[in-house]
Amino acid sequence: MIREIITYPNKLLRTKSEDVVKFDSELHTLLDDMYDTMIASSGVGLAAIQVAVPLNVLIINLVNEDDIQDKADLIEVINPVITHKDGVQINQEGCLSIPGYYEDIKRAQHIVVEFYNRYGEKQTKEYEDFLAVAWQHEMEHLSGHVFIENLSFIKRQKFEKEWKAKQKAKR
Ligand SMILES: CC(=O)Oc1ccc(/C=C/C(=O)NCCc2ccccc2)cc1OC(C)=O
Ligand SMILES: [Co+2]
Repeated sequence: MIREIITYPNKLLRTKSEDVVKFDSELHTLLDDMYDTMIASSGVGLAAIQVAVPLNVLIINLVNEDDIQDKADLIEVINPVITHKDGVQINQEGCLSIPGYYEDIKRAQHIVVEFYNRYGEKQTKEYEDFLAVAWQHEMEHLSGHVFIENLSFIKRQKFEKEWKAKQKAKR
C-alpha cells in the first residue's frame, strides 16, 4: 500500500528513530509499503521516518548498469550501524522529502555496515561509490537529519530562499 511521504520542513523528519525489536508481520508490511511508496515516487532510497514511522528501517534499490531498477537489487535494512568508513566522494543527491532539489554532497567513499534483514538475521556488508552514498543518505534520516544539512551556510541560504519561493508559488 502506498503511504504519504512527509516533506521538509515537517518536524517529524527531525525525529531520532528507535531500533526495531520485533521482526514480525507488521515490520514486513511496513517494508512492503515503503517499497510501493518509493517506487511510486520514482525514488531509489527511503527511510521509515519519511512515511512517519520512527523506526530504524530503510530500503535502497538503485538502478543497475542497464538503467533498470530491479527488485532483485532491493536492500532491506533494519537497525544499521556503520562500523567503518574511509575515503571521500562528492555526488549530487536528491530526497523524496525535499522534492525537486538536488545538490552536491560530500560522503565517505567506502563503508562497512552491520544490520539485520526482515527475518532478524544479522548481516555485515561493505559498500562503496554510489551505493555507499545511498546508505549514508538514508542512515542520516534515522538520526533525524536531511541531506541539505550538509550544505555550506551560503548554499543552505540559497536552498531556503528557493524552497520558500516554491512553497509560495504553490499556494
Ligand atoms: C520533483 C521530484 O520529486 O524530484 C525527485 C527528487 C528526488 C527523488 C528521489 C530521491 C531518492 O530516491 N533519494 C534516495 C537517497 C539517495 C540520494 C542520492 C544518491 C542515492 C540515493 C525523486 C524525484 O522525483 C522524480 C520524478 O525524479
Ligand atoms: Co532522503
